[in-house]
Amino acid sequence: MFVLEKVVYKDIINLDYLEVKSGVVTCLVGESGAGKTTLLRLLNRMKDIDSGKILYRDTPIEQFDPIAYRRKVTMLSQTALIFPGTIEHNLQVGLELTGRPACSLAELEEVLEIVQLPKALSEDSETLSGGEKQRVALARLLLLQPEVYLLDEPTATLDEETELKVMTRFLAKVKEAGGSVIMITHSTKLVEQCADQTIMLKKR
Ligand SMILES: Nc1ncnc2c1ncn2[C@@H]1O[C@H](COP(=O)(O)OP(=O)(O)OP(=O)(O)O)[C@@H](O)[C@H]1O
Repeated sequence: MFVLEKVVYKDIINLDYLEVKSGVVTCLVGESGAGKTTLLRLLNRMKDIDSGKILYRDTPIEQFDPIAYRRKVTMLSQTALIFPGTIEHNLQVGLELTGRPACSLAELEEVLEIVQLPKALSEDSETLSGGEKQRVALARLLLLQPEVYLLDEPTATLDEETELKVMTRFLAKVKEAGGSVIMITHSTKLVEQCADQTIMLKKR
């Protein structure tokens, strides 16, 4: 799916060759400061490489229209972006901003159930805890159905047991729909249970 050849970005990333497979869960691991977030940003074209090549499905990523590309290859950052208003609004807003039709209440309830957030759609999002906000952001992303989910420590604020439950359901749903996931995590258990492929980045 992604092929990276001789990719250099500042003195942070220097990869000779890397291939990331389609339709699977790839965990990106490595010590703090190793460049994991930077690599996701390069894959998402939030930053451009200094030299080398990044191919997505055999096409150099700079050849895609950036907005269309980010709809296919979507990144969820470490801090959940929450808009003022209800959970329902926060779930629908992604679809609205990308010009897509709204989902039914039943579909919204289904995604909340997948991320294990037993809250009413009418509840105010701003009163949610950090971990609950992260789950709202994950549920919103699920509704957008990108081809590739780039997740930067999506459940880092959850306790280990909840993290495993949420991610097992979430990843199963993504795979069922044919999506691919590249996920940064510091949880060894999550890697053991969910990774089909693991990439270890080392500090330079
Ligand atoms: N735009 C930038 N310019 C210069 N240095 C940067 C830039 N962005 C990140 N860095 C540096 O690059 C290194 C890698 O940062 P990055 O956030 O990618 O690491 P990480 O592996 O995701 O770390 P963590 O696990 O702590 O989130 C860090 O030393 C950081 O300070």
